[in-house]
Amino acid sequence: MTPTTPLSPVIIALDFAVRAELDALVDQLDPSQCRLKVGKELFTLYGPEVVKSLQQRGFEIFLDLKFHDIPNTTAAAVAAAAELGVWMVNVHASGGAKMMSAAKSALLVYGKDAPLLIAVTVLTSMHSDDLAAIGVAGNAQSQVARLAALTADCGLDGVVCSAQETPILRAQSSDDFLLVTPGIRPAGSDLGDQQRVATPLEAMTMGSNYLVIGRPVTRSADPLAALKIINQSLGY
Ligand SMILES: O=C(O)c1cc(=O)[nH]c(=O)n1[C@@H]1O[C@H](COP(=O)(O)O)[C@@H](O)[C@H]1O
Repeated sequence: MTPTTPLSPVIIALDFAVRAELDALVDQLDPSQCRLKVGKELFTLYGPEVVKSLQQRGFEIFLDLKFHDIPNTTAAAVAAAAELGVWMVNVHASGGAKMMSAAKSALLVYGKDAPLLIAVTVLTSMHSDDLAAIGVAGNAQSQVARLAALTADCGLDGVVCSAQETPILRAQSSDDFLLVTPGIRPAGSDLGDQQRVATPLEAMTMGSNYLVIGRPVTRSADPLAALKIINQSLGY
């Protein structure tokens, strides 16, 4: 099936271990309402088959495996994601310029069919204190800005960051540089392990292009209603 491109910027994070729970959620969703993210848990359990089955339902897929390895290995992994026909794939910007450039080069052969390639800057579960503990000087915002500039220099399509950094990244980046923001929490919802958060509307107003949202929808008593409320709050 040809994928449907939704107007909504919402990407639902499908962090599930039980296939029946995943299917029960996806059965309720329509590709016009959101894109879907397949991450480490789902992919490790069910592999490429789960990606293909979601694509067959018409969804565009963000394959979130956050590759971080030597350039040759990362480039081959990104090419494998392109073979799967995913819409978006990511690497860790802290893998460095050689790794990101190799990943970008590996996608050239796919032309307009290449997935969007983005790089994770500083995980939204981290604060400046966590960075200090791993030897990164400065606060989260300055580290995100540094890694986003490196990512743009390597020709990638954008970054994963928190919505809190989007104003500074919008100011330093070209208009078409994508800012993909997890750590989205509708007002009143549980933060869980997320530290640098924003509501869906705040994130879009501050300059996000795509919102990655997991538990506030997937663990809601009524996931479809939760998604509809979020989309409506954004005018979709
Ligand atoms: O790359 C990601 O998607 C990602 C990067 C990041 O910095 N923070 C982050 O939370 N994510 C992912 O975004 C999703 C957020 O899920 P919830 O916290 O349940 O909304 C998870 O699947 C994370 O793996």
